[in-house]
Amino acid sequence: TGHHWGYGKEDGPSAWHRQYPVAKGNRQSPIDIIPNEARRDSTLGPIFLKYDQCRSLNIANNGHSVVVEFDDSDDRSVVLGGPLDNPYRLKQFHFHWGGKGCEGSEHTVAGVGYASELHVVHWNAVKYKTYNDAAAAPDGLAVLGIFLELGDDHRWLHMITDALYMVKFKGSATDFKGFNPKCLLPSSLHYWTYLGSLTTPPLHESVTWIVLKEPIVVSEKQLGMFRMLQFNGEEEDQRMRMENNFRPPQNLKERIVRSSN
Ligand SMILES: CCc1cc2c(cc1OS(N)(=O)=O)CC[C@@H]1[C@@H]2CC[C@]2(C)[C@@H](O)CC[C@@H]12
Ligand SMILES: [Zn+2]
Repeated sequence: TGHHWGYGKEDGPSAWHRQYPVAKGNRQSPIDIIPNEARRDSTLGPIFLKYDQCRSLNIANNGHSVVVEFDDSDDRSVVLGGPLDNPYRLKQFHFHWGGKGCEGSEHTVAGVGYASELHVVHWNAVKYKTYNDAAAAPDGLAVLGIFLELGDDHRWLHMITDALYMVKFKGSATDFKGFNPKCLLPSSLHYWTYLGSLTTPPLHESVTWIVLKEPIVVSEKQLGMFRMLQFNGEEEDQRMRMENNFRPPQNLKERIVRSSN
């Protein structure tokens, strides 16, 4: 059904605007964050992540990334505070990464990228009935962006990388219970925040981005496991390794980035 988007030469980020004109909009993501130009805002309080009652459901390969989904049928796990006017419900998390030894994050900091970026996705269930409605609304989503830099093994990431062989191909999914994303957070919750968008089509301008300043550390071996995933389905002839699934920084336009204290 229609031409599908991807991260290749013909169907990648530079071509998305043809089918999704909002790609050239006024609040697109990701962006290059310039710390010296971010506005320290004393009205910006800390964020709180209430994940203790979270219930992970499954891990899946959607042909663009690997996603862990949560039970979002009540307010059991939410993010609140910071730039947010009300609690936003935890929905899923997924990653973006590069090729071996290359950058792979979506946001960059003063022009420098990280090896990977984790997106922890929440939606405004106070104002919107469904996730899909929220995902199309200007204040519908709150996404926590966490940078991954290369170093020693991450002590908990193996819980995810051990499951990746089960979701090698697009369209595959498997049970993934009892995982709490709290174990993927850095020690500091200091952040930058700005109004942006989904970083993949349909590129809806519906995301309040909260990008943590402190990266987490994972090993090249662990990150390399993500590259065993494939963009293609099991039945497709063309085998395409899942890597470089990131959109480059977009124009800041009339936006400012605020910094927590
Ligand atoms: C924020 C995480 C997220 C949500 C969605 C996408 C991509 C996303 O990752 S990202 N990197 O944060 O932008 C692309 C598909 C989108 C989905 C939000 C809900 C939809 C818009 C559906 O209604 C139809 C297509 C869906
Ligand atoms: Zn993402």
